[in-house]
Amino acid sequence: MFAAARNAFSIASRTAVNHARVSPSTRSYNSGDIIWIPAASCVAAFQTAEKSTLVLVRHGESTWNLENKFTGWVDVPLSPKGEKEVVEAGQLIKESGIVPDVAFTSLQKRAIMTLNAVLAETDLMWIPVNKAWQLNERHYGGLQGLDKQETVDKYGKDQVLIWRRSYDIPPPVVDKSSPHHPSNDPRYAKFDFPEEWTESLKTTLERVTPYFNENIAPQLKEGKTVLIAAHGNSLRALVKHLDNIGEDVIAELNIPTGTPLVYELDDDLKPIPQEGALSPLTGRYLGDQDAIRARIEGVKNQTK
Ligand SMILES: O=C(O)[C@@H](CO)OP(=O)(O)O
Repeated sequence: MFAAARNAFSIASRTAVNHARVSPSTRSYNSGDIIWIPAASCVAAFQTAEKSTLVLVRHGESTWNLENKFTGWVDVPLSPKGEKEVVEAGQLIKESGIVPDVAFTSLQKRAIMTLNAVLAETDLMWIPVNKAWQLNERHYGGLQGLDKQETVDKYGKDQVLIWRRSYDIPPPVVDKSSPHHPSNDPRYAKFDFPEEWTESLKTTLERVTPYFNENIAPQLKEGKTVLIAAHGNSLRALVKHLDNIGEDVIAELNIPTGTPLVYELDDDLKPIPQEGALSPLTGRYLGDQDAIRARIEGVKNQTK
């Protein structure tokens, strides 16, 4: 697609340059068998096709973020504060002038509520929305429903940090006798999950990335602006992939609730570093940067 756009640009711009020599630059007109296109239009078309925009939004604060419980695939709603955060996220996207063409979210209501609020604020409730379990939060296995601080008190800070932020060490599993196993939830009836289920960031990445490559990347390559409303750990997996972040570095990365993160991607879907990006990310957060840093610290400090 980009190659086709580039060819079109090159033909159109050569045509425009040829005509510019003989034509007033202020008007378009038919000249024999070709239509003269002002050079500025060609440049604009070229720039649009050369890159695409991807907006990531972690859901706003959920009721279990507020209660400080391991959540994973438990389908809790936004808290009142979270509902406010996601309205603000929508306003920030609107003010930025970014207009998503298509949206993606998980099968979990905290992300769906976030997406709905953003689409309402941007007056884009009509755009196509795709929901996929592959964008769900990381399944927290046997930790789901436990209080994070009580878990620290019982197992120690280091062990809980390993469960929360190590790349490839998963929390304890749940089996099919547990209400937390996806086979006991009708929304996953079409899918097969192993008898024993839990996820590390690594295994989360192994379902987020193929979904991204198969369903989202083609739309970005067409030059579409894509909005994804998802979760702390499914988005950590996605930015690890996009920014090629190392396993040790990703352990330190926390994604703030309800804060748009904007990537500009080149035609190979490599991020174009944005001014004001917070390392190791190359995308930029929209909004008050001090407030965003405070939100990031808040996520980190859920287990002190
Ligand atoms: O509980 C969870 O599902 C996640 C996100 O809220 O928590 P953590 O940041 O500890 O991975």
